[in-house]
Amino acid sequence: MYIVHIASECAPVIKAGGLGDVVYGLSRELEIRGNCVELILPMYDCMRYDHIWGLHDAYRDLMVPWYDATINCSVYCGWVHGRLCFFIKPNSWDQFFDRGCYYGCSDDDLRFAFFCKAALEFLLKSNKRPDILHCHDWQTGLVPVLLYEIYKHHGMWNQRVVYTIHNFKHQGVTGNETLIATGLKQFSYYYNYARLRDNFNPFAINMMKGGIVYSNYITTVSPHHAWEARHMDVSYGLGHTLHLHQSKFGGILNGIDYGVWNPEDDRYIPHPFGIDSFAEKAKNKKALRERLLLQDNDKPIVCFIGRLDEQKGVDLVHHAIYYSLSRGAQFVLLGAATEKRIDDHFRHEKNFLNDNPDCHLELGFNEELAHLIYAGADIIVVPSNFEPCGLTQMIGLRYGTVPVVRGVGGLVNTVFDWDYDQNLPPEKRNGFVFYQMGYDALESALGRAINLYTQTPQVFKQLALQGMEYDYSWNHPGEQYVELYDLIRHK
Ligand SMILES: Nc1ncnc2c1ncn2[C@@H]1O[C@H](COP(=O)(O)OP(=O)(O)O[C@H]2O[C@H](CO)[C@@H](O)[C@H](O)[C@H]2O)[C@@H](O)[C@H]1O
Repeated sequence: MYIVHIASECAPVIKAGGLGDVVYGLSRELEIRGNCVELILPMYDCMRYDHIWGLHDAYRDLMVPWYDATINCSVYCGWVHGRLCFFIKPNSWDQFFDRGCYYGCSDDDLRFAFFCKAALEFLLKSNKRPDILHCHDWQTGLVPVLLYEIYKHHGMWNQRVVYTIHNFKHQGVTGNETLIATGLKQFSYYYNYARLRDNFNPFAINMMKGGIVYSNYITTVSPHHAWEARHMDVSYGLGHTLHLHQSKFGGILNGIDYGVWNPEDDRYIPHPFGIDSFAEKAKNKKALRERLLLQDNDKPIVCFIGRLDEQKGVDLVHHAIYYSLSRGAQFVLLGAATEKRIDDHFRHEKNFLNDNPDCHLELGFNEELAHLIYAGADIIVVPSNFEPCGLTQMIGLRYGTVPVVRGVGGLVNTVFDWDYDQNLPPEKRNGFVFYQMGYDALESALGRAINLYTQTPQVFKQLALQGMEYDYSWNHPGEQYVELYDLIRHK
């Protein structure tokens, strides 16, 4: 099969969070399974060019219709750790992708609407006719809309679209400008509730809703989140749309790339280790302490790695720091805030805790340090408000770092409570789960983890090893995606 992913991120060249990991990891798995896979990405000025090999121009003077004129684009091509990527660079005064950031601009809706249009125009003009277009999140929601309403009539009638939603919170709610700019000019048609009209605001259109309505199949990133999205309020108003399109909606659990996340062969950790050489993990713990100037002692290290965003339960993250310290554990946090208010809060905490020999807060994005923390910590806390899948608990499991999670979304599908899971025998359990949003609930689960570490270290080690036995690679999800592609191709 010939599959093209169209996305706003691909790790490690463009990574703001888990979306980048998934686009890279799934593409790699699909290729291993014998498919021809290509990626179309924006050419941001701030991406990690050091992760691209053989960058060269692949298509000059791609004229992309935009409003009543065209924007000249160059398309560059290069390999990101083996994946063939096409990067779209518009040469216009808008400088859509030369902003020193991936997201967070006031015209993000137009930036990514343009990207959708340019990606399709590139496929059309370069005579690429993939069997499957796989789009991700709101940034590429307009791809199936434009394909069906415009590009189908130019000869792209045979392409099928899978649309994966990684996060319902950001939907690309926009207005007339986006329709006019992309050539979707019949307002009354697109503002119809059955098409793009936002479910809350009748005067706005919603790019993610467009992705849902027009795609051949929609997935979200875990079975439990697919259920939540339809039955609870975590789909931010799109529940009814998902209900209408339920026959083409399902959840496929993400994997993690076992080539990237492999404690036996990870270039960012000083001491490789595996199930049979678990003792080496302690050396990474020591290295982590040296790197972050933490005291070397008998305490467990509890960590948090993730975007500091309401989604991640920042108040519980904050509480976890002080609770861990009060229970005789150390705490390491690595996170970049998504809002100034949250950033200010954690900067204040960082200053306050600066001299504490048992705590380190690292504010910012640091891929290399993340690997060392996964390898060196004993416990990883993931107290999310909602979590479509969650990768950090799966990476933690791979590195023998026991997860303590809130039982929502994909966390329910991946972490099974050591004391209370009713469905699995003790030797299959791998972490600690709490359900309520209050501090007590977090404390009870984190407290059980810390107790197990300090009171029965051999049992804690056994639990860590059980977690390492789990297979959360892309192997199984890759198979499910291939089956899905086959299904929609032959419908
Ligand atoms: N400051 C930092 N420095 C270095 N690395 C950092 C970092 N902050 C985060 N990371 C890394 O980014 C990834 C984050 O994974 P998450 O599952 O938390 O994704 P996120 O919530 O962004 O994405 C959404 O998409 C993913 C993928 O579908 C879903 O799993 C998730 O539930 C959904 O919210 C991990 O690889 C983590 O190590």
